[in-house]
Amino acid sequence: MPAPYCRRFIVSEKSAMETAIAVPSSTPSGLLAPPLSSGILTQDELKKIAAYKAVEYVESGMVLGLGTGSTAKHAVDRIGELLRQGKLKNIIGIPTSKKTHEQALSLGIPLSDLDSHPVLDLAIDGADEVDPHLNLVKGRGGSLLREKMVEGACKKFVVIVDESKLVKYLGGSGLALPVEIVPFCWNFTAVRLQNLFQTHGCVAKLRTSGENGQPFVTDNRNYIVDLYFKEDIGDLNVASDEILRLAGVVEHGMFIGMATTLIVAGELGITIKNK
Ligand SMILES: O=C(CO)[C@H](O)[C@H](O)COP(=O)(O)O
Repeated sequence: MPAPYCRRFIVSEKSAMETAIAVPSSTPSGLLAPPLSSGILTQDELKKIAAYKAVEYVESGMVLGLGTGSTAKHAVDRIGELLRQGKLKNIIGIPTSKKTHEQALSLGIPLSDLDSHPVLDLAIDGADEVDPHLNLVKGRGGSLLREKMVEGACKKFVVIVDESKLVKYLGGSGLALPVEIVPFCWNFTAVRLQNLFQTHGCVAKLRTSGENGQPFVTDNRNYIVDLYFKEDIGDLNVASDEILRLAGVVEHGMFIGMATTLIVAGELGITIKNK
């Protein structure tokens, strides 16, 4: 491999399910991975690499969905930086949470909302789990409702993760599938959610925050019930319909068939999957 590539990240691009072909990266927005000799990259460094790669999809004049979480934060920072440098112009951002709204404001990114911009060009966001079909679990950061509204309105939805987020099936990490519910009689709704998936060993837990165990409250003033499964829940569309049919449920964190591109940063480089 020629010397200059030794310090560059390797980018492999493939349509979903196809075999990767490793090729040296062109200049990905000037982002160079830390020297390979420096040893193992941290998870946050991998998140940043995926995020910077995704920002290469952004063009001047776009209306952009701005994701939430520690990975998306790097993408929003990078968009702000490119705007400041004049390398991007006339961007309009639609934030997916109050936190991202604050971050984007502090970076001087012009903002709007879905009422004014019901169709977005592109959204960039992280995920908690990604299955081989690019279905996602999102919402462990609590922003799943706004994320689903914004990302469902995008022509292109680029998901950015480090390789730890890849799973064989949704729920496969053993971590939560979040469901946003109304606070009214939350325990009633939590029990009904758990009963729906009893045969999959489901346990439903109200998400709390802080030391006093108060319910976590979303940007929409709702609660979140986290579902933990012992087994694969099978057909995601069936599971989705069953969850959404329960009165009291606002939205769930399965993003089925929404992602158009997945960018994964791992120790061996970047992998890009297109749908
Ligand atoms: O869905 C989300 C927030 O609701 C996040 O995108 C998801 O939790 C990933 O977060 P991170 O990038 O911090 O790992």
